[in-house]
Amino acid sequence: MMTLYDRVGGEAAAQRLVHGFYARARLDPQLSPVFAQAAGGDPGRWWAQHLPKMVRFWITVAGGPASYHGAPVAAHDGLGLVAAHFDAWLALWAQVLQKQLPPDCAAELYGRAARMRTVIERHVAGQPLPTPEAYRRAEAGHA
Ligand code: HEM
Repeated sequence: MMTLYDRVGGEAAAQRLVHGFYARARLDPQLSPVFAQAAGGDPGRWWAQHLPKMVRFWITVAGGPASYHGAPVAAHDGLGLVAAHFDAWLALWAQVLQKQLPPDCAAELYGRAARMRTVIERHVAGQPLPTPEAYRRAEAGHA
């Protein structure tokens, strides 16, 4: 049985997706200040670490070689994220997915990000983790 990673086109496709997404996210009016703050005084160096990490994250999530080991939820603490940031993030993600991938793969990767959004958003707001129903609603929501 092929993994989602195989179906999207493996490592090269993951690189294209992540780089395409962050090229836009870095310029987005809502998201760019958050990245600028996180990147601090040396954005070149920060992005040179962040992009490969995000490629490893999405490869792992899609069922490819498990090369990401981190704390993806807690990483969003202290960034001042509110609903509008997550809306902007997911809207860009949907755009890039639709441009680069067949609809079934795009929908699956959108659903994974939408579920993560629910978890991260509740975590940064100090709310309890979502119920299984909330996951399903988030996943069914879009794409
Ligand atoms: C909605 C779904 C989202 C997903 C799936 C996601 C995923 C991730 C992952 C996997 C990491 C790496 C964590 C680590 O260091 O190991 C990360 C870090 C980060 N994310 Fe997100 N994220 C989301 C939303 C957002 C939003 C809305 C923003 C706003 C700009 C954002 C900004 C950041 C920043 C700045 C970091 C780096 C934090 C640091 O290292 O200091 N993320 N994200």
